[in-house]
Amino acid sequence: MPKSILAVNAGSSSVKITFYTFENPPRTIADASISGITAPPPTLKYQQGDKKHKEEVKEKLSTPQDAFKYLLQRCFSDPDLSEVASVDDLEYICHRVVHGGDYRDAVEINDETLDRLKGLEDLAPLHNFSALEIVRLCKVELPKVRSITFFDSAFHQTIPEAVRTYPINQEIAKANGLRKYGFHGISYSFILRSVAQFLNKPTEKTNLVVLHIGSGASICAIKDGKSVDTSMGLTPLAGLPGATRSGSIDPSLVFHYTNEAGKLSPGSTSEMHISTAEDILNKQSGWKALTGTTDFSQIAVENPPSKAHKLAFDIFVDRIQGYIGSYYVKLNGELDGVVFAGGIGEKSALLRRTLVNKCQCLGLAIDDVANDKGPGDEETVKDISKGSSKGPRVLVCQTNEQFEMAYHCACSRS
Ligand SMILES: Nc1ncnc2c1ncn2[C@@H]1O[C@H](COP(=O)(O)OP(=O)(O)O)[C@@H](O)[C@H]1O
Ligand SMILES: CC(=O)OP(=O)(O)O
Ligand SMILES: [Mg+2]
Repeated sequence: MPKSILAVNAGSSSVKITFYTFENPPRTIADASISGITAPPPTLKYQQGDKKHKEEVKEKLSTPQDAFKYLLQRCFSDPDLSEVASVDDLEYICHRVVHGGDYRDAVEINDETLDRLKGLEDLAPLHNFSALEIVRLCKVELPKVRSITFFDSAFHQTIPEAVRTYPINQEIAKANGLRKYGFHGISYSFILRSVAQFLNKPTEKTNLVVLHIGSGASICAIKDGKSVDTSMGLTPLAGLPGATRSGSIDPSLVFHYTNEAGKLSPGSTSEMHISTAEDILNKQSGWKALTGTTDFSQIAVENPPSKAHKLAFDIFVDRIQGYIGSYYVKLNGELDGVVFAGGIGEKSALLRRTLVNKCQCLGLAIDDVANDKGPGDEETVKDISKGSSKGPRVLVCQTNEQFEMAYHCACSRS
């Protein structure tokens, strides 16, 4: 039987895995995810062809590694999933790693690369730790399968020096790798290719402002197919707020918040040294701090249940509007489209309408019917611009980080 590719997308609260055929382009065999690891009980979603299934998981899965092991076992033991019945059916495992430091491309895991990636853990302990734990687990438990790591930051290596440099002592900045890296790049790469194809333009002539807004949210300015700016920075904390993240704040706020801020957080472990300030701004802020929920679908509603919900919505709109204005100017007004993606961007018609209406001065206009309907299951890109609009297109793209990794793996290795 032909071998397959397994793509793994491990986040702090969810793990998504997808099996693909090892061909160009890859075809999806099955898709499974566990969400709610940090807010138990975890939920399993499973899809194979038309067969869809959702259930609460009874077992205790307290880490992304536990969730990954559980998912793998579930898939291998499914009698209907004969294409991937055991580890022998796998050729490659593709792992999404958020922080790739100076890496420009994906890398195959061996002792040397794993050691280099270990060095990056300190730069992004909250984001890289879980993914690398899964990489290490695969190396031990599935030693015959080759692991490739794909980095969120790689897409942004084209950001110009003046944009990526923080105005601090440059010797210290260089010695410690302190610069803007940017994230969600695997998703931006998928969106750029899909949207360019949809617009019938070569990627290298495509200019876009793309919003990847899910529980982590960022925005990217793409000029001639290259990232020229993005809202996240040294870590995924900078820029837009998210489910539990503050986004950009005055850095001095940290010193006034609590005098414990500089100490190690209670959540810190021997492998993962995080300060109380990092913990608070990454895990105890954003929608959760404002409203008590991390679920934006409870916030983006016509009649919000509280003033706090309305405020959270307005803050998000305000911050995104600021970036759209800034990136429109950076792209000299020459953009083909504004693209909404990520869980919120793909599903919240209210957020899209509110934002586009606030950006009318840039020529953006929305078709309310198309916007309310959103993209169909099989529709990767949908145009929701008003038919008469002469301005940049307003588009929704159903992004797919797992596919992007499998696609590049199959293109370069088959
Ligand atoms: N209909 C909706 N309206 C607004 N937000 C939604 C809707 N459906 C899902 N979301 C939000 O999308 C977010 C998850 O996005 P996703 O990109 O899948 O997450 P992650 O960042 O974990 O990969 C959650 O905050 C969820 O509440
Ligand atoms: C980089 C990042 O914030 O990722 P996620 O949105 O998956 O949390
Ligand atoms: Mg995500």
